[in-house]
Amino acid sequence: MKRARIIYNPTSGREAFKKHLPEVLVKLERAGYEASCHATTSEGDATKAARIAIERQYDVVIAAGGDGTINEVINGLADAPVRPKVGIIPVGTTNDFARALRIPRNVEAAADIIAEGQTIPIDIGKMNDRYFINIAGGGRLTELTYEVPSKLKTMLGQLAYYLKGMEMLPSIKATEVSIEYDGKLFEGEIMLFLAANTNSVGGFERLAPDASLNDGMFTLLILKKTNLADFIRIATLAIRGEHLTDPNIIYVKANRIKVQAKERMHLNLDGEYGGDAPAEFVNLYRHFDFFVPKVMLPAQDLLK
Ligand SMILES: Nc1ncnc2c1ncn2[C@@H]1O[C@H](COP(=O)(O)OP(=O)(O)OP(=O)(O)O)[C@@H](O)[C@H]1O
Repeated sequence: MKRARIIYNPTSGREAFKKHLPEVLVKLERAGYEASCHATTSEGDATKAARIAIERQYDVVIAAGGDGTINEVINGLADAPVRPKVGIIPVGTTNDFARALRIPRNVEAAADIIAEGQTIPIDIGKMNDRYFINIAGGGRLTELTYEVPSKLKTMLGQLAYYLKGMEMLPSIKATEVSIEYDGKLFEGEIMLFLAANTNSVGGFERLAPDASLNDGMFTLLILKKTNLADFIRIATLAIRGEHLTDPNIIYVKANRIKVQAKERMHLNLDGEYGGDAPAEFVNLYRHFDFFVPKVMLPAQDLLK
């Protein structure tokens, strides 16, 4: 019998998951799984629970929570030579990764997708020795994501980022960096760089519009140093996805990116502080099989 392990964050979002747990277990049983669960107790616990799931050779691991929980679960699974299939039940405040996979925010509908059993292979990113699912980046502006208090995010959603961004704007400084990407080199001052694995970046779905989930490539976006007026103009264009051809922007695909900074540069992994530069980013081609809804399947699979 196949075995599934649910790792859920009981504090995620509005603590919505627990009351749906019995129905999720029933759906998994009906789909032929022997299912069990682990409620995370603190930061880092989902990673430990995922490592244990590897030791115990579960066929499927389900992360129920927000992007933070999925990131932790992936960090516990990614080193293993044989990895379980991964399911997602998005119940967090931010669910960018689930949005990229078109997994609905309804617990039962998300569980149905796992029960239906279709998966697709998906790339993940590795920065030094840590893994990320959505995006990594650096530059003063990317610190926005962890400077916005999570209560404010719950209340205001994307608006919270705009407000914090406006507050930070006058103090945003450029950083002098050298960025090597697939053998090419950029040297100079930048406002930020992003290595995106999906197109779902903090609700800005047009920031890296053609990011593919499984081509083995990051979408690398570098915004060079600009003055405030240009910055505001480009940010406004970015909301509509019209920033890609701006001369202040480098927008390319890359599998391997090396970043060095002349001064301290914080790095951001999936919206959390993830250490300082220097760093090397590697895209791990089709590292996991994720359960996805039928709309995500390639056309030839739909015809079978
Ligand atoms: N029992 C727990 N108590 C407090 N924090 C926990 C617990 N279990 C996990 N966490 C932490 O909560 C973090 C955020 O979780 P997650 O992303 O799933 O939810 P979220 O609702 O999107 O987050 P938030 O509202 O905090 O932005 C996780 O990265 C994890 O470190």
